[in-house]
Amino acid sequence: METFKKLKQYYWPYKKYFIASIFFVLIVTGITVIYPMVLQLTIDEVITAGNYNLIPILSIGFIILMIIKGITNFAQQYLGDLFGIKSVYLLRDSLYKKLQRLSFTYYDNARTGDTMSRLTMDVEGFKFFLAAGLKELVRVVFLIVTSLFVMFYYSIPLALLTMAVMPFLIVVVKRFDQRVHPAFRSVRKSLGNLNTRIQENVSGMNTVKSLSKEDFEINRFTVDNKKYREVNIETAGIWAKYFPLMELIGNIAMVSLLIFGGWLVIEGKLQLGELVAFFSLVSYIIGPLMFLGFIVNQFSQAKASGERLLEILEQEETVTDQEDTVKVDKLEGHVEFKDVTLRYYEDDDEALKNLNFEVPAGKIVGLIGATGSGKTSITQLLARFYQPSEGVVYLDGRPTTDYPLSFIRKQIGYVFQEAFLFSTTIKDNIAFGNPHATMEEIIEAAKRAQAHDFIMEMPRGYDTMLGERGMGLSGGQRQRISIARALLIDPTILVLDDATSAVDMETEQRIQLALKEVMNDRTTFIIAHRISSLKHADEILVLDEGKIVERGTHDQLIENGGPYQRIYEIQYKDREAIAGIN
Ligand SMILES: Nc1ncnc2c1ncn2[C@@H]1O[C@H](COP(=O)(O)OP(=O)(O)OP(=O)(O)O)[C@@H](O)[C@H]1O
Repeated sequence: METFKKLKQYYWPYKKYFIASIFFVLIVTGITVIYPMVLQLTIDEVITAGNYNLIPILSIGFIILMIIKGITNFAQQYLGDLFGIKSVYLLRDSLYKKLQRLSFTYYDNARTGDTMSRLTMDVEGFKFFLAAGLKELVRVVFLIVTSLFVMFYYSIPLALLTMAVMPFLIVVVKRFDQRVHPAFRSVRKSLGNLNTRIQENVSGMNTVKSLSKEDFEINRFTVDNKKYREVNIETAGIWAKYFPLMELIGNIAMVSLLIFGGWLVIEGKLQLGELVAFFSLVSYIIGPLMFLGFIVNQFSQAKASGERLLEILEQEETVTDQEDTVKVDKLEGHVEFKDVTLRYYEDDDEALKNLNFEVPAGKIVGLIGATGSGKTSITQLLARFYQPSEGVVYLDGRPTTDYPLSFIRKQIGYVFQEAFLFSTTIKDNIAFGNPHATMEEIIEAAKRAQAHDFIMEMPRGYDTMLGERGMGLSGGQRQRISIARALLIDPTILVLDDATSAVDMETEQRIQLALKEVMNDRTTFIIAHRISSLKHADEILVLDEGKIVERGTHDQLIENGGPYQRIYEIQYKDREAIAGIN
């Protein structure tokens, strides 16, 4: 119940639909119980007593009851569905919004396929219970209670005999729930794994094929697929065992009633019509009691799904706006790191160790160092993708936490090495951060990023549709679209994280020349492995294992006798060697 209580805020706003549908359910159920009573009257008061003149009235009564039942059935069904559909809309919407707010730390561990299956299958599972299960539960309970009332009215001994069977049925239903709930959790989890496997395989198809790992992937998938099959078979087994058992108990109850009830009629203690009505009522109870298993099953599935949805909804949002953020129109671009240490996880090694540096507004900083030395980590702290474990990052003299998150993220333009493009037009991809940009502005940004020419060569130019991973474009072309996208938000701080690694030297030089003008009044961080990409920087920070080991301009560093000079010499020697070959 805890799960449903926690999720109440998503379905309770629509309680009016639920309450209305329950109202109609009660009417339908009431009519259902009246049927056997009319039957009893027909047999005992009309047929046996020979009052045939009552037949037309009874028939009309029956027809009116059926019409009312038909209309109320429609109403309860439709309103129940509305309740489920509207609640689940809100739930799905909230889940998606939550996903947008969760920090990078969550996504570092989240698996796409699993998240997808939570947002689709689990949400649907929950909906099914809200739309049908919950209402059915009320119907069944009401039906059983009212039927029992009528049964006691007809014959107390027979009603007591019927009730004697109930504890057996309840025990079976309870045991069923205990077994089927974990089984459904496993089914959901296993489906999540399967989806993750498929999604990773499709996304990483290049790697799979280039390493000829198709068979390996097939085997891995087969293992997960088998697991999914097994958990489904196990669940089906629980179902298959349960229903015949329920039916057996129900049939034993019916036969006992027939023997005992028949004897009561023979003894003249019960009328024939009452026995017939009693039998109809018992079948109304036994059916729903067995159906209770189905509802319990739905309930279990919904509970399992609800738990998985809550795992997302209750995730802590580690990076949020503090209460009193300052309102500024635009940043100037002054950056300062003061005693900044970063650990991605509490007991993890330090990715950045006690960093101190300052960048005046409008200056260009180059970051260079071995892979894993902390270059990206520095830039990710600027826009609060992660929080420093110790120390403070200042923007224009204020801690980054003083500003609203959305503000600083609009002020900082990132171009990542892995440029992600959405499956829409090139134009929309460039305008992603600034959907109000005019076509002229989009073209201008593309020109600066050296992307305009190749875009114009495409059959539909800026309206060319891209595939999920920018299909049809080379790595360098994707990077240039991504640069145009960053330029279009007119950021105060620009971060180029290995942003030109996939373009050739000549294009890079052209991009740099164009960017020079763009970078004029912006603070720019350039992360690069090629010295040629950052030698124009006002200051270059050389990183090693999370520490700044050297800093200065290119001219100072090439004579410093440190790691920068070594990198320079390696890259320079390469060029000489190549020149020698020529
Ligand atoms: N999301 C993360 N979760 C945990 N550890 C991380 C994460 N991102 C980076 N790290 C670790 O932090 C350290 C610094 O990584 P970072 O990506 O900043 O290096 P980098 O210098 O940019 O490397 P590269 O040149 O390969 O991009 C590395 O040891 C890396 O394993």
